[in-house]
Amino acid sequence: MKRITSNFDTMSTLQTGPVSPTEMASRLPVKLTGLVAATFTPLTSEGELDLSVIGPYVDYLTKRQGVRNIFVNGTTGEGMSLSVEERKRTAEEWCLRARGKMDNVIVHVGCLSIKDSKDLAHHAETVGADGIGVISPSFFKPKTADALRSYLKEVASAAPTLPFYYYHIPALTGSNLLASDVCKGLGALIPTFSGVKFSGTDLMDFGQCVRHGQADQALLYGVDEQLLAALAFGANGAVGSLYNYLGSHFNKLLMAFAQGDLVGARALQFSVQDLLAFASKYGFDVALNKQLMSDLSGLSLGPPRLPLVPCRPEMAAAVAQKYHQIFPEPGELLE
Ligand SMILES: CC(=O)N[C@H](C=O)[C@@H](O)[C@H](O)[C@H](O)CO
Ligand SMILES: CC(=O)C(=O)O
Repeated sequence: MKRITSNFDTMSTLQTGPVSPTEMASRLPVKLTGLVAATFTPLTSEGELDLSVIGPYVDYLTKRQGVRNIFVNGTTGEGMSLSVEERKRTAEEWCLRARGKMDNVIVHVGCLSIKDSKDLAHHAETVGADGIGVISPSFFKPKTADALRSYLKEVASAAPTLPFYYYHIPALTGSNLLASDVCKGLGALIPTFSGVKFSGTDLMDFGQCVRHGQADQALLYGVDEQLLAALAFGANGAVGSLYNYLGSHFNKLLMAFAQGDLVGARALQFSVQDLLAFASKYGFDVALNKQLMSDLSGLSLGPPRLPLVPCRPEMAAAVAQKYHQIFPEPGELLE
């Protein structure tokens, strides 16, 4: 398999020619760029944590997918369905197993109780995470951007040394606040504010986050099937579930975009869309996605947890078959 060294950093070099990642780092101190896989949480068939899968999972992502960043205990990881204690144990194991292998482990610490979130944020700091992400509370929803900013500030203050990412996922939190409003002035309020993980389809709102964000902030897009559009708007990274098994192909998409090959980038993005359009007919959700990842990677990730219900195995098998049909060859790996 061909190895490439470029990543999102090359995108800013379209006019200036190749620049090494180290040089880029000194110019644009964005800590988190490139692909970030939102990991599934491995469970036993009885529904308990199966931490033994985490080491092999890290190796699968780095060696087979060329993915060197992870976002754990988020939507894909069913973080909101795990107990605080379970979230601590998984976060700790991911940090331990990723050490020396991954560039960034971002731990999602959003909860309904701010005390739990602060507890998890502090814990993430003590176990050596590289950053924390937080969603808006979804039961009592903050009514104003100000209220949400106050909440985020207090959670971030529990991990004063860790980069803080606001995780915008309106379809699941039910929040109707624009991410660009929430992020306005967040840097002044939260010294560790490092960027936004934008899992929404409102590209104008995303564009406004880019337009009014600081140069050193990560603009991470989270709707994998339309990443190319966000790249055009200035995304410098991507967090999503599809990078678990399509990382190497998305690396190719990033390369194509960086080289100005929009036709090539579009072909890859449309292939991903074809797979998702097929999977949608089976009701693609985290449960099906998790089974699909088990099938494609050979890792035993186990069932989802209630209220999610396991998908019928033949559904995931049909999607896996379609995956192999659309992507018969592996994509590109980063060094
Ligand atoms: C709702 C959800 O899970 N969103 C993920 C990230 O935020 C995405 O990575 C999607 O899983 C992916 O784009 C497929 O729709
Ligand atoms: C997909 C994503 O970003 C998450 O699992 O939180």
